[in-house]
Amino acid sequence: MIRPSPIDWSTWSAPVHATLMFVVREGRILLIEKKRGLGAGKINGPGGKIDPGETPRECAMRETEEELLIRVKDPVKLGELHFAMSDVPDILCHVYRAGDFDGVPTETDEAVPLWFATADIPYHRMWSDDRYWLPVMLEGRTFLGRFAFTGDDVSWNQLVTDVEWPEGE
Ligand SMILES: Nc1[nH]c(=O)nc2c1ncn2[C@H]1C[C@H](O)[C@@H](COP(=O)(O)OP(=O)(O)OP(=O)(O)O)O1
Repeated sequence: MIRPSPIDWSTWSAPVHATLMFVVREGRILLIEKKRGLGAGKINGPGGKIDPGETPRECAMRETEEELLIRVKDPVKLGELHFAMSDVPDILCHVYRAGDFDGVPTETDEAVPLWFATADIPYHRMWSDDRYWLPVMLEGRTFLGRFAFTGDDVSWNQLVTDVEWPEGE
């Protein structure tokens, strides 16, 4: 049975806009253990909130540089995640993927860099929505994920794949 959505997504909008960046190279993915902010202690991609006047792509690159001291090359937007939260403000998150970077991933005040084989992603230490869309991201396909959370748990989800994002987004 398909459960009805607790959210009217046709009118949904988020007060927080954020980004995630995933570097995937030679069968490995570069993740972080996040040291502070929302999701501290969890494993995720680098990323954070979009600053005023900044594009999502600029934000994803800036946050990756701030958190890991690397400069990613030619990031491509693959996904959008719409998070209806129960205990913090809702979030719209743009997801980017890159295949290369300049610099050496380095621990900062915000993050510890961690490489994983793409066959060995530590979902049990990540946000509970990641297992739904990250495999699609790893395939290099585009997606739109909608998730309603109750606390830390996904209470409703929908994933649409092969979405066409506007050129250059
Ligand atoms: N359900 C979820 N699944 C996921 O994979 N990432 C999520 C998520 N909910 C939030 N995030 C990520 C997206 C974004 O990178 C980050 C937003 O968290 P914050 O608002 O705490 O931002 P940060 O503190 O990292 O950044 P700044 O405040 O901008 O420095 O958390």
